[in-house]
Amino acid sequence: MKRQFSQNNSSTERQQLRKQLLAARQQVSVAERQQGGQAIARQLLALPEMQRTRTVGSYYSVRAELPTGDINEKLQQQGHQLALPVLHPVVKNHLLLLAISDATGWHSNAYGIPEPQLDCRHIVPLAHVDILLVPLVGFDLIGNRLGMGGGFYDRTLAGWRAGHFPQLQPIGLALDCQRVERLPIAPWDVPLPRVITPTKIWDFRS
Ligand SMILES: Nc1nc2c(c(=O)[nH]1)N(C=O)[C@@H](CNc1ccc(C(=O)N[C@@H](CCC(=O)O)C(=O)O)cc1)CN2
Ligand SMILES: Nc1ncnc2c1ncn2[C@@H]1O[C@H](COP(=O)(O)OP(=O)(O)OP(=O)(O)O)[C@@H](O)[C@H]1O
Repeated sequence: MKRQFSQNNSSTERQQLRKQLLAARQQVSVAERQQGGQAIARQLLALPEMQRTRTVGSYYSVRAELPTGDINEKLQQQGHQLALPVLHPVVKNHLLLLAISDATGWHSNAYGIPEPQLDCRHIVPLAHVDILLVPLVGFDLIGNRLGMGGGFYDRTLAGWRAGHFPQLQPIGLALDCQRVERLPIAPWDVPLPRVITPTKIWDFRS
């Protein structure tokens, strides 16, 4: 009972924090968010491991999220294969990553987020992804991450945490206002090794 109580407490705290952080992100002007996306693109593309990166899992930003348009465009221009998330049609709260190209058909998912038309031939297994860019609502000083609450990325990253995809490097993308000192964490939360914000690359390894 005690365990249940403390988990509920933490879940309420996470919900409140999510609300506050979403509101903080909305206060940032469109121009500042756009510049933030460009600043992150510069830092990401300058990472030494980009030289040996073929496939990048990214996401299609919506609403007040850190804009990924510039990042995704530049990654493609530099010859990286981009893969974007699709809500799994059968397994609830799971994601598939689909390789995109000029021929990709698009539609909006249940959350109003554009996603590539599901075509099994284009599914990219995590074992083939070099860098996974992860959206987030908040992150803390040791790399814990707060997402939209669906557990999509926690499930996606569970196999990585278990050591199944040693080549995969997850990188969170965020505005600086999404950083907090400490997030309440749950057992399934997968801390990120790195987060890039417009001003800095936060490296939580070592
Ligand atoms: N751009 C982007 N794509 C993404 C994510 C994301 O955070 N950002 N995801 C990250 O996981 C996955 C989708 N997960 C999501 C989970 C909840 C909501 C959301 O807006 N929830 C609303 C309720 C919407 C509704 O139920 O109609 C909310 O919680 O208020 C959005 C995406 C995969 N694709
Ligand atoms: N690896 C997992 N296996 C089973 N259930 C999980 C797993 N990860 C998360 N969940 C479930 O998903 C729900 C949402 O988790 P949480 O609030 O941590 O999401 P989030 O990290 O904010 O969202 P997201 O990862 O989609 O950005 C939780 O109720 C949890 O039970």
